[in-house]
Amino acid sequence: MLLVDSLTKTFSADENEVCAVDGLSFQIAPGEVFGLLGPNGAGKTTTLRMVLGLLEPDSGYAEVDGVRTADDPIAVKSRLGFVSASDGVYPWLSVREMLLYFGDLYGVDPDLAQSRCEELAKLMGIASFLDRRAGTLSTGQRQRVTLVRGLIHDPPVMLLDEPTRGLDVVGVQTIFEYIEHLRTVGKAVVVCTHRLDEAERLCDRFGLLHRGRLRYSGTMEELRTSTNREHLVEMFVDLMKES
Ligand SMILES: Nc1ncnc2c1ncn2[C@@H]1O[C@H](COP(=O)(O)OP(=O)(O)OP(=O)(O)O)[C@@H](O)[C@H]1O
Repeated sequence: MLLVDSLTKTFSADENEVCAVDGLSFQIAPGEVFGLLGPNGAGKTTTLRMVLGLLEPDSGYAEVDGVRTADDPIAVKSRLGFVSASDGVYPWLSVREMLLYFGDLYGVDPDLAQSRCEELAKLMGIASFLDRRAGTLSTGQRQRVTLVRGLIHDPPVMLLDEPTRGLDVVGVQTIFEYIEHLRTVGKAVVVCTHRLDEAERLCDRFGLLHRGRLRYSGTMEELRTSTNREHLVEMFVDLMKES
């Protein structure tokens, strides 16, 4: 489970202060897919960076599977899987070598990493190129490899940052199936995306961020009731008109 409680972060830039995340709280249960959504500059990346322990909050905390990021950032990293549109691969390693290398970084027993690698490779359709150099893969193949890499240490919580950016319809479908798999195996999942149509289909619950504050949260039905709007796009347009 992921718990975010009163997270706050202010940046100073050019003598101005920007409150990027302002008292943000939410929680995500195992098997639940939560869409953390917001226009450019809303505070999504800053939130993910604080959850991951890459950025220290001014106040508040994130707790991943019972461990607070500030108390034990290493233990938290081993409980988190992170998949981002800008993920790269190590071009000179084979896919298998890279996956096992990441397993090792996360402290996974080598035999267990090997069996997870085989199992996830079958699931995500990368078994036929496990022994190819990662640098020779197509964009779609690389995407599948990074999805498997995010799961090699079997983390209970997954963070997906713009997972469908730059992908064709087949790539997008792969992400949908991946998220369905994550839900089935009981991961708590955060998805940040600008594709509001996709978010509506993918997520069980939503948090709508604007200027660092959580303006609405809940299921699609709950959001419709609170905003009087049918779709996320319209809710967003209303929010942005307030600026
Ligand atoms: N290191 C930094 N120094 C100063 N300001 C920052 C820094 N990082 C983020 N910000 C500011 O904090 C605010 C939130 O940024 P953040 O990157 O979290 O938004 P976002 O929701 O991820 O946006 P996008 O959808 O455009 O990626 C923005 O105003 C941004 O300019």
